[in-house]
Amino acid sequence: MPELAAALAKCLARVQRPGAFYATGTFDIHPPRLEIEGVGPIALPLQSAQAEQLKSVAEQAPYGRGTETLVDTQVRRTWQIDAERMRITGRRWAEDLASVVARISATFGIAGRVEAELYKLLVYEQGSFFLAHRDTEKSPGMFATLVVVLPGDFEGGELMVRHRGQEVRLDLHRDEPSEAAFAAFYADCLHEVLPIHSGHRLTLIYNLIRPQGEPLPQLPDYDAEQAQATDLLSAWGRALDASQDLAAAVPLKLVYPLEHAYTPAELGFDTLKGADAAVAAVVSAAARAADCDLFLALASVEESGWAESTGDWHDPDYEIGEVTDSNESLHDWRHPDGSRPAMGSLPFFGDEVAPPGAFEVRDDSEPEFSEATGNAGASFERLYQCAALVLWPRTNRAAVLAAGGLAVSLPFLDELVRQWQAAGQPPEDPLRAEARTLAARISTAWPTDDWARKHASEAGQTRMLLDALARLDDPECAAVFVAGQSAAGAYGPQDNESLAAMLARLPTARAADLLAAIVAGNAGRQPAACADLLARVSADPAGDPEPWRAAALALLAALTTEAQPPASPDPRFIDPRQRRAPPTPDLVVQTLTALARIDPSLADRALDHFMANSVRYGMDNILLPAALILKGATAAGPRPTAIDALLKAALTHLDQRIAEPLEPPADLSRPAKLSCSCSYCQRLSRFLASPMESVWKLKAAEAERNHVTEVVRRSNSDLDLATDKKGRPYTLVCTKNQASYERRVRQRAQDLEQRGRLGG
Ligand SMILES: O=C(O)CCC(=O)C(=O)O
Ligand SMILES: [Fe+2]
Repeated sequence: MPELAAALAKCLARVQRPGAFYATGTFDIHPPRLEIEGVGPIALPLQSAQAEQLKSVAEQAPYGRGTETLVDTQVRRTWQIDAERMRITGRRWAEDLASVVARISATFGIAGRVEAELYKLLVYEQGSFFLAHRDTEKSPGMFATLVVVLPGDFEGGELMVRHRGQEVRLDLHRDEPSEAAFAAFYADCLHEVLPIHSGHRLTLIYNLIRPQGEPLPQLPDYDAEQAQATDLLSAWGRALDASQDLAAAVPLKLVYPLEHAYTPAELGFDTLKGADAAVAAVVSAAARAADCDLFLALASVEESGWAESTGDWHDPDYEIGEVTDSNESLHDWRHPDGSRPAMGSLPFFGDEVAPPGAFEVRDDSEPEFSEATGNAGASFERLYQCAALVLWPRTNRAAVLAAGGLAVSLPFLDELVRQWQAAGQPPEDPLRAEARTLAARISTAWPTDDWARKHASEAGQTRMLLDALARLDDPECAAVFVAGQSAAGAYGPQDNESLAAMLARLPTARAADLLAAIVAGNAGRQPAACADLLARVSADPAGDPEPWRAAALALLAALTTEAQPPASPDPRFIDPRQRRAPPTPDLVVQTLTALARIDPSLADRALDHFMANSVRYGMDNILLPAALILKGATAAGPRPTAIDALLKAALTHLDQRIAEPLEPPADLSRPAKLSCSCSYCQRLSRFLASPMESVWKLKAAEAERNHVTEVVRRSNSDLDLATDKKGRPYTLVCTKNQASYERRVRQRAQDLEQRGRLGG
């Protein structure tokens, strides 16, 4: 259906003028001189004493029926004074009126001259009203009526204007005495003044007139365009519903760029200008009729690439060479109801743009060039942005959002679930059905790239999906996600809380299979996360741990195969994301805890493995800290053998070190084994071993001093170093201290403290 975008654009191109049937607004009024025959000048805001005077010279306003003019206070109850009996002057008043007329012309989309001819002054009092009617065309060239309500206090008296099923209610009362309100409507609009509850409404009525000979403006009629747009959108929806293959030639959404420029602050359906407003009105009606979602958004096209230099060095100039990267996205969403949906940015594609190629033609934004640096050539970047109408068939919303990436689809899913919950969670609700469809789409469209999967877990997106499914009470869909994605590597420790909660809702056998699949699929790279998950799932002391055996075996298998060399012959070529993170005390704690619950003999095997791999699982950095955590976490009473054995090993380790003698050095000799045997280092070594010398001075070039400094640092020798900058070359001054003895003292204090915690 490649012709859809073109056909819709062709249809909308005929919509050139806003189809507004009324215009309204306020303006700062510069008080005119308003004189009424028999009363004199009228002060504004209108006071009730003057209103009474006006009434005394006014007549009951009649209304027109066919060719007749009737007075009937059941149809129209208000006082009127003809234009011939009043004068309204003042230089600023003419300006005020002219600017009001200009605003109305803009809203109606009328080019050329429009005149406002004063027709009547109306005085409404409490109980006044005017039933629905159409104004008769009182003079040639008249096409609309302008109502100006002058400053004064009143309540009620709203003006209702109707046109073909649309209706507005305009309250033209202003609290601010320096402001006046106006409204204009085409002569064939039905309108009505609602009853006044209190006060007086002083109103000027003008005829809006086109000068002789000029064509009469008419309310544009886009019925044909609207009908055609509705047909196109409906056919689109049917085509999408019918097509199995979503990658087929049917676009998932349409993006129709607007004409005027809008900042994010200006963007909104009710602030669109000129033809944009007209098009939006037609599309809104068509989208409603064809059951499409419609939004306003900002469309950005970012392009970058290499540039060609066309200038010389003192007058550099560039031209775009080739676009190598481009990124098209929709953002800053606005809904027709005025709300701003919290959707992230949604990518869009060439086949979704109406008319096709619209962005290429309009791409007149200035590129920014960067000159060549080092071995990189000159490059350019440019950003083009415009407002656009964006629509898609409602039945296809899930597909559109899911294709837009997790940052768009997950907040939307969350919002659907929230709305469903707010509606009292009816089980058979369309909101729930839609949320489930969307969740299923999201789960099949989950990122496949390693980096994106990791990011999804870290950013809590996996959790968001699982939690939405939990709230929807849809563990089955969650299970499908886990089997297809989590078990295939879209997994991280941040997912565990939600995964454990989700597994708890499933029948045990199914939960056991899923857990085993997650662990088998991930323990190679993320054993600590898998151990933590296994520990969470097996935590219930009342539960039967037997079902988790397969998962436990998978974890054990992954841990005990880790000594194998990596598949790639050269470790530099292993993708860092494929590498296993170095072990942590927590890995040991969770592994032993979980395995011991499931089968103590499995925990024994894990411990044997840890103890046999002292390079990976060092006593001081991994096993002892793990023992301390386990000791703190387990209550008194019989302990699983593996944990008991670990605690014992840790104790033995501490006891052995505590038994070592701990005395300050008896003389000035210090450990003197160095990693280098150059002549400087030999001298240094002799100095260290000497029981008599406390200071050694090395006057030597910087390179030599640096070398000795580095050797001292690496051997952790008991020396304070300083540089004496007197004379050249400088002198490195090495002074013996008791640092290693002090380290052992601190170690002893810590050993004793930890031994206390581990108990006897
Ligand atoms: O007072 C108004 O707002 C409208 C009056 C009106 O409809 C009329 O005079 O025909
Ligand atoms: Fe009227």
